[in-house]
Amino acid sequence: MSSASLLPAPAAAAGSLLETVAPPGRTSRDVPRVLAIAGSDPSGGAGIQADLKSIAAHGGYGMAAITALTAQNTTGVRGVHVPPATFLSAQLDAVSDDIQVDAVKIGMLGDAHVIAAVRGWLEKVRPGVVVVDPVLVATSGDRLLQESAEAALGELLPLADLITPNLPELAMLLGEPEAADWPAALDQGRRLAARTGATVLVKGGHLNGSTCPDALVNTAGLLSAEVVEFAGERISTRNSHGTGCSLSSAMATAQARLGDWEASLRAVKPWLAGALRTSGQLEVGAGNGPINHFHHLAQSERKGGFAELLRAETVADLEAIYGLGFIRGLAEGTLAEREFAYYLAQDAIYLNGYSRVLARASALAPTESEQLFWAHSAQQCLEVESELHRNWLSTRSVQTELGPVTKAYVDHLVAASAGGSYAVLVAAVLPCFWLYAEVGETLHAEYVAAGAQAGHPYAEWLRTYADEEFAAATLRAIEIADDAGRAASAGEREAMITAFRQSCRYEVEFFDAPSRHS
Ligand SMILES: Nc1ncnc2c1ncn2[C@@H]1O[C@H](COP(=O)(O)OP(=O)(O)OP(=O)(O)O)[C@@H](O)[C@H]1O
Ligand SMILES: Cc1ncc(CO)c(N)n1
Repeated sequence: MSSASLLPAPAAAAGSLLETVAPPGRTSRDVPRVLAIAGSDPSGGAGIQADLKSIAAHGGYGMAAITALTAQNTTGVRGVHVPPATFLSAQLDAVSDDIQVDAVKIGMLGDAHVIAAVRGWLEKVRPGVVVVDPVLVATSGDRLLQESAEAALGELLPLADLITPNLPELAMLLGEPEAADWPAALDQGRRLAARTGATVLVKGGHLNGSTCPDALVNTAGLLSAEVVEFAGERISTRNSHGTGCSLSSAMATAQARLGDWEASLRAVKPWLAGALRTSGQLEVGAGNGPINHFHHLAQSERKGGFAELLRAETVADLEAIYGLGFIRGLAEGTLAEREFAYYLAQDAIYLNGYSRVLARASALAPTESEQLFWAHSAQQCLEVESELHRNWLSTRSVQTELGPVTKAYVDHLVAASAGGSYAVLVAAVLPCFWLYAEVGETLHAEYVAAGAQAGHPYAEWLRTYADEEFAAATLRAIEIADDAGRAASAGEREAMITAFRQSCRYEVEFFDAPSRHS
């Protein structure tokens, strides 16, 4: 007996433990095992090749059972070869006899025999997550499913958890004309969801206009509402080859990890937008080129790339800040004096703690220039704090005790400063520069655009809010975080993003605290 066989098999033991504790139908694995059942696109932009890239881009372990071979590139499909369906069954059984499949994505099926083989396998194996992308024609207009197999495809749909048709596919599955606008598409989504019992991802890629919305539709109460819409900008690009394949695989992978379709689409849609936006960098083909599946990896390696990644993290929080009653009241001059005074007093307390944390960043800084920057910023904080006391707080009656949000935010920063990672500390302190500068500039611009009314009770505050020196310091802080992010290991970069995101949340809470705690 070899010594190896005496050892326990730790990987297998850990795997089976996870499998027994995972809730039924929900796998929630760190690295979900995702099987794509689809056709091959040798040019790499669509089909199984796009599926594997998309699964990997979302941290899944990708597997591929090939239904059909195509000869295609970015300009069109030249030929399709569908091997015997029995061989597809052999591929599927080889996978499921050996490997626990956490999610399945089904794409091009080719003909009715293939559909029957997939159906038989699904009924036998019952994977926890099944996403069906009902592929009928390629972006180039070439057929990828025989017309005679359309009815069989319709019958496969009740086995899906999520169906991801584009607008022509949605219409065809219902036997209706293509929806002329978004509300009509959502109605069709409702009908398909009701008919199949599945959740339908209605995709706005084929709409005209400057937006590109998507929506999740479920008529059985599985979502937070029957129709949950996800707004999106339309990106101007010809590179849409394989968008649908990539989206459906990404959704299967995200769902296996998150167990929540809405959270999955919330995570996947910005990734897809980034993949479309940076698709031109790939320079693949003369037609409709592929999307850039790994844009988020390359991005953190070039100058400015990590900062862009962080900026994407701020979008939702900035939106939340602009929607707050406190901010609206400050901008419009209707804010209660009590809330404003509470905000100022908490800001003074916060700045004192923040200054100490910045001093720690100075102590950890790898270069003299960064050391000086943080030391100067720490001093500035103390100057602003005493200015707040001298000019704003001395004439007001204010609560001076530490509020709950101020405490939580400062505690989070102190924890980051105690962790010992300069990069993580820099990421944690950045939102206070970045979001504050952004909100200050926006509110000041709004105030000026509205005629800078002299009687505005917060006019002086709004004028000092958009400070040019602070804007310049913010740019330097962003640059330092970008450099630190590029130099960091992947794990440290993740910790930076987490610390940054948490501070962003506290920035939102900080602006909301006066209306809740004053
Ligand atoms: N120009 C665009 N800008 C932003 N998002 C887009 C754009 N085009 C498509 N999308 C998004 O891509 C996804 C796929 O949508 P689409 O309706 O194009 O699917 P599809 O036609 O199945 O894709 P494929 O091009 O692979 O056939 C959706 O999330 C959609 O919102
Ligand atoms: C193999 C394959 N599957 C799906 C599509 C749809 O984009 C395509 N063009 N090729």
